[in-house]
Amino acid sequence: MMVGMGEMWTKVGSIMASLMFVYAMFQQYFPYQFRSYFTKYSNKVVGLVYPYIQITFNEYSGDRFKRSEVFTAIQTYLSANSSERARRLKAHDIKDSKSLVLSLDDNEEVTDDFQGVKVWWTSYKSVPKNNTFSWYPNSDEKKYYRLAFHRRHRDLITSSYLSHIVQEGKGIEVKNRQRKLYTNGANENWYGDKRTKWSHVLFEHPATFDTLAMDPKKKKEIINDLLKFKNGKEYYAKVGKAWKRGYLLYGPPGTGKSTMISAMANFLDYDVYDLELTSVKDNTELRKLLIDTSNKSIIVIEDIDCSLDLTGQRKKEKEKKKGDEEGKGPVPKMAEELEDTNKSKVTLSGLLNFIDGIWSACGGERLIVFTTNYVDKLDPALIRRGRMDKHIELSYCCFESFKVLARNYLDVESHRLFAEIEHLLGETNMTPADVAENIMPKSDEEDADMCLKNLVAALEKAKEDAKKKAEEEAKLKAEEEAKLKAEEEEKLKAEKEEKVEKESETNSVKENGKCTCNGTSAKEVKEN
Ligand SMILES: Nc1ncnc2c1ncn2[C@@H]1O[C@H](COP(=O)(O)OP(=O)(O)OP(=O)(O)O)[C@@H](O)[C@H]1O
Ligand SMILES: [Mg+2]
Repeated sequence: MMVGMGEMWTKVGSIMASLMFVYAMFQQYFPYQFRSYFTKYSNKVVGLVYPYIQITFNEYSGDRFKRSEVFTAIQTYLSANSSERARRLKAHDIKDSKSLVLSLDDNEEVTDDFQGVKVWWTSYKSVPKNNTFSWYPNSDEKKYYRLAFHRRHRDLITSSYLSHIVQEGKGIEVKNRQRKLYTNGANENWYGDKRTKWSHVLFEHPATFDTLAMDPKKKKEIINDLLKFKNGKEYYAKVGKAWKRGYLLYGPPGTGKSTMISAMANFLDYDVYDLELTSVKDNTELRKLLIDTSNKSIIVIEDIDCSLDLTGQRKKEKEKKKGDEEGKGPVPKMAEELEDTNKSKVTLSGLLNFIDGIWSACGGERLIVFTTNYVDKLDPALIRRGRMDKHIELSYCCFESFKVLARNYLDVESHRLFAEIEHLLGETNMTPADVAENIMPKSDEEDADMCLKNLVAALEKAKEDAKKKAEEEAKLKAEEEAKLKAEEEEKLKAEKEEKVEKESETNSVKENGKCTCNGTSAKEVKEN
């Protein structure tokens, strides 16, 4: 028996080897044109006897920019339904690594039943022939799923099964959804999937509107605005506007602009795309990044005034630099050129197009948020309504904001020091970040009383500092003015003296003239 088995395996092995040899010969020596004919007709012949139909679902289909949604839905569906049957799986961790998601490994097949009909799903990965050897996954590899079923079930599969899968898959996606924080620019030395420039981590910022310190009236207004936007699909369609909204957050550093973005994302349950403009190569790449963002997302560009030269100043600066470096030889020039190629070529018009060009309407439900410390520096075209629909100023801590912080950090609703703090906050400018830092207990021994005292001391110091600074500034200003005045007086004096000098000069000339005149007349008289 054992011998029989051994013999059989040897036979199978040799048959396989010969088949592979024939196939390799066929691939190598059969001319390409004949090969495609051959494949076509052999498929036809096989079709006569092989009763199964196959459908392929590519991850990126043809000339599309975006990952296929159907592919994603199938992937989710199969992950949820097939992990008990498949033998080779891939594991991904989700949420705090508490649970794992299993999905089909490459070239693994599973079966599925739908209304008593059996279908086969196989996952494939095709790597294009590449002569260069690389340790890293090939960026051009194509993933796809193939569905096979008997041809007598064609109608059932194409009409109901496929839509059933997509629906189920999307349902599971919504259930498992974890918000993500995406960023561009991290991919420069990254050898993974280069189709998308975004890379992500899970979004886990805990800020909410409850913990955000700001005037409650303003806060309510923003919340209402967000709600109206989120539920406004029909409205936007009715008025013929792309379903997106722009927010401009401005204010001094440490007033909660970034915190507010996190609060918005948590409130709306959206993903966050943190766009680093300086590492976007050009306008085309910017557009690609935009198309690659998902619906229900917030696209953030922080410190918009710093990330791009939006006023054309850079050009002037460069020209100046060029003038300075004339004659310095080829080395600095080359360095400069290299720097130039590394610089972003995104222009203002590219950015404007990004925000409200035709492409911005692909997909919907997107918020675009800009933050800046200097709103006056921005180009008016960039922040006009329609692009940045809502301008929100985040400012120094007021008493209302302080109360929120006191509640968050110390669990205190009222305290005897509150009145004093209110008074002090009215007189000094302190950012919420500074207030928060001051009232945060630094050790287990510090209680609310001590923390609030710290704040009072800090506020008094800030007030004192501000007073000193104001005095110094006033002094400097006075000195400057006195200097200017002195200069003016000096100038006036000099002018006066000059005038006097000139006058005396002209007088003397006049007198001389008189002499000449007299002389002439004398002469004339003489001649006469
Ligand atoms: N309004 C606020 N409510 C609650 N916490 C705040 C607020 N403003 C600032 N903070 C605290 O201060 C820290 C800094 O705030 P944040 O990063 O939001 O400032 P920012 O306005 O984005 O500053 P920058 O302009 O420098 O980016 C945050 O970690 C947060 O804890
Ligand atoms: Mg910030």
